[in-house]
Amino acid sequence: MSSTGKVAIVTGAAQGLGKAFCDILLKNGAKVGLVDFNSELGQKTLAEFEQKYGQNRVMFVKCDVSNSKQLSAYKGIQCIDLYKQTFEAIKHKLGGLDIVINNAGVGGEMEDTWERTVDINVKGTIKGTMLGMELMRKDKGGNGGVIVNVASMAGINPNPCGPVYAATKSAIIMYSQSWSKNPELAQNGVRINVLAPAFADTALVKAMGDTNTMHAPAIARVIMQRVGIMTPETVAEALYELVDDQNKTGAILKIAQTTGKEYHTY
Ligand SMILES: NC(=O)C1=CN([C@@H]2O[C@H](COP(=O)(O)OP(=O)(O)OC[C@H]3O[C@@H](n4cnc5c(N)ncnc54)[C@H](O)[C@@H]3O)[C@@H](O)[C@H]2O)C=CC1
Ligand SMILES: CCCCCC(=O)/C=C/[C@H]1[C@H](O)CC(=O)[C@@H]1CCCCCCC(=O)O
Repeated sequence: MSSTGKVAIVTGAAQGLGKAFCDILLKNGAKVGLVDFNSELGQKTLAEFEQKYGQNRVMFVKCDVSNSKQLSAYKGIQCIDLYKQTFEAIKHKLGGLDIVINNAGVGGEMEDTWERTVDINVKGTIKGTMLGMELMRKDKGGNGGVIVNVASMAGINPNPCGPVYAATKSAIIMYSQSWSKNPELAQNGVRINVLAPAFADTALVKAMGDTNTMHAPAIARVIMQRVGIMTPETVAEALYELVDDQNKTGAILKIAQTTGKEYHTY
């Protein structure tokens, strides 16, 4: 089915899986708001998509999903919610909101990096889900829609290389599953699903040898040899299945190079 005329927001859209998710949504006719804290890369990716799909179907907003409340000097010092403003601005400019992909995520396990991992992966995804529900629920003036939260296979299988990373991805899975069991959400036309990929060829995986990112990278390399490495495009096809299939809510879709796609059940 096509997503012609639908409006999507993708966080962490400047590169890697997020960029591939934007591409498949644009290819299927959606308008896409790219969100990323890397402004330079975000603008570059925006230019690529404008060239490929035209100027009116895509926009970029710089936003750090882990830091929604920021001080603004506008009209005196006050706290503004930049994350909320970002979603609202995209909905306003692109003319609606139907699809939210909470994809922004990082690795980082050490004393000086683990809290950032929790802030971005957990708080960023929870807040993105809340904003998606707020702007898409029919009882709040929306038209319904779908949220896909990007976890990882490392949120299902114990992860000796990254206990913090694994915990954040498990949290994403259970947060999303919990909402999917609340009838209020379905009654208001919102579906919520989880994508749990194994390794894909992106900057995140290239940074895995960095000792600040994970423990025992040698173990990860062994696991990687066993499960293989996917292209971002392969992962994007799985993502699109969760977006497109109107019957899918509460689904957890695992995908790995060697084993392919499999729906996970508890
Ligand atoms: N690459 C892989 O093997 C796998 C990745 N994942 C997950 O997929 C998601 C995307 O990962 P990759 O594309 O591999 O990573 P990546 O590092 O290639 O891209 C992540 C993007 O998110 C952006 N970002 C990071 N923190 C942000 C923040 N606080 N606010 C806004 N933007 C932010 C970065 O600037 C970057 O553009 C992550 O949630 C990751 O945990 C899950 C399983 C496998
Ligand atoms: C098969 C698991 C694929 C995980 C892909 C992924 O999300 C990689 C992320 C790494 C991040 O940079 C920090 C980490 O700790 C992650 C590596 C996880 C590898 C162990 C997976 C456990 C298993 O499935 O047996």
